[in-house]
Amino acid sequence: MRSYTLIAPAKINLYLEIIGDRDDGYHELAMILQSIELADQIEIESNDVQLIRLRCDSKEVPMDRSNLVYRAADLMVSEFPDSFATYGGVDITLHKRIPVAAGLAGGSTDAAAVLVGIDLLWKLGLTRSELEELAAKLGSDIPFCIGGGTAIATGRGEKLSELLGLNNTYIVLAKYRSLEVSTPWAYKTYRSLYGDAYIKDIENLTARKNAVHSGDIVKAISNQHASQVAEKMHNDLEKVVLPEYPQVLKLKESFAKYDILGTMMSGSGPSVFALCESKDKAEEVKINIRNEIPDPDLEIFVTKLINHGIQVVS
Ligand SMILES: C[C@](O)(CO)[C@H](O)COP(=O)(O)OP(=O)(O)OC[C@H]1O[C@@H](n2ccc(N)nc2=O)[C@H](O)[C@@H]1O
Ligand SMILES: Nc1ncnc2c1ncn2[C@@H]1O[C@H](COP(=O)(O)OP(=O)(O)OP(=O)(O)O)[C@@H](O)[C@H]1O
Repeated sequence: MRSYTLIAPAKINLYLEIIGDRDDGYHELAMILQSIELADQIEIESNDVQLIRLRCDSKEVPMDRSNLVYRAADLMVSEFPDSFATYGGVDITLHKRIPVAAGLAGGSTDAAAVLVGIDLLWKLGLTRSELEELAAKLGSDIPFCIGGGTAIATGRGEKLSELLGLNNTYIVLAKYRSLEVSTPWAYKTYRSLYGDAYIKDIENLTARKNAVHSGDIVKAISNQHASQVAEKMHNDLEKVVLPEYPQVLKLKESFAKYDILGTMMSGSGPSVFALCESKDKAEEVKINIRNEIPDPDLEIFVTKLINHGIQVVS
């Protein structure tokens, strides 16, 4: 039976601005999303038992139908029932490397890989925008994970506009294993604390939505100016996560002591990353942070900004 191996990279948020409420209960956002080399690996192959089956080497991810891998496969079955009948079921093996519930879109990128993998297995020939449309039915970060790289994301996060990202830029990424932040909690808390300040006036809302397009950080990215990018990084969700999780704030303060370009929490956290000017510098910062915080609960990675999303490697 034909099988495929796919690489599913994590993402960080270089910029996350909450612009307002939406009628669907979500928030209107202006973000800059960035793929990183840290990735899960997914093997996917047909079976002849008409079942979707999942194996995973991590105890931290749910193995029931709430796993985004199942949800993505179930979506493909319901969208393409004839192909499911023709090609049979799908066995999926997930090698989990991306920390779970970390603000790194770990589940989202797995789901994106399953959409791409089943498209290949069932010879559907879906276009990138058709895959992104399916992805948006599963979650806000998933459309970006298909093509990845560097992109401005607006709407719920599903409206994408690609950018040429920074070349040769490294980050140090740190996350306490035992700390998980719920994304719905982060948005709900932000809304209850800052909701009154949302701009309701539609003209201003449009102006603010467009602001990120001409914003300084976009210019800094186009100019390949990593230190200016670091200066302009922003994440509104820090306002709710940092006061609730003092360890995350401390981690940012620790990073700031060393020779980094800038530090920020990714997405709804609790991962924190520091942009560095070289791989050597990033390795040095990793050692410094490890010496300062010897706690084995803290995982630290050196990884690189990359210009792609899901990749089929065999
Ligand atoms: C925090 C980020 O990861 C930043 O990239 C994303 O905004 C969240 O993306 P995600 O996890 O794919 O989000 P979803 O699975 O679509 O939604 C999870 C929950 O986050 C909240 N949510 C998400 C996106 C958005 N634009 N507004 C929201 O309020 C909602 O409470 C939703 O129930
Ligand atoms: N394949 C998966 N990998 C990891 N978590 C998954 C997966 N499928 C479902 N989940 C559930 O999703 C929750 C969020 O995990 P995930 O790693 O996707 O978070 P995240 O990186 O914060 O996501 P995002 O940045 O998109 O908000 C976990 O607590 C877990 O229960």
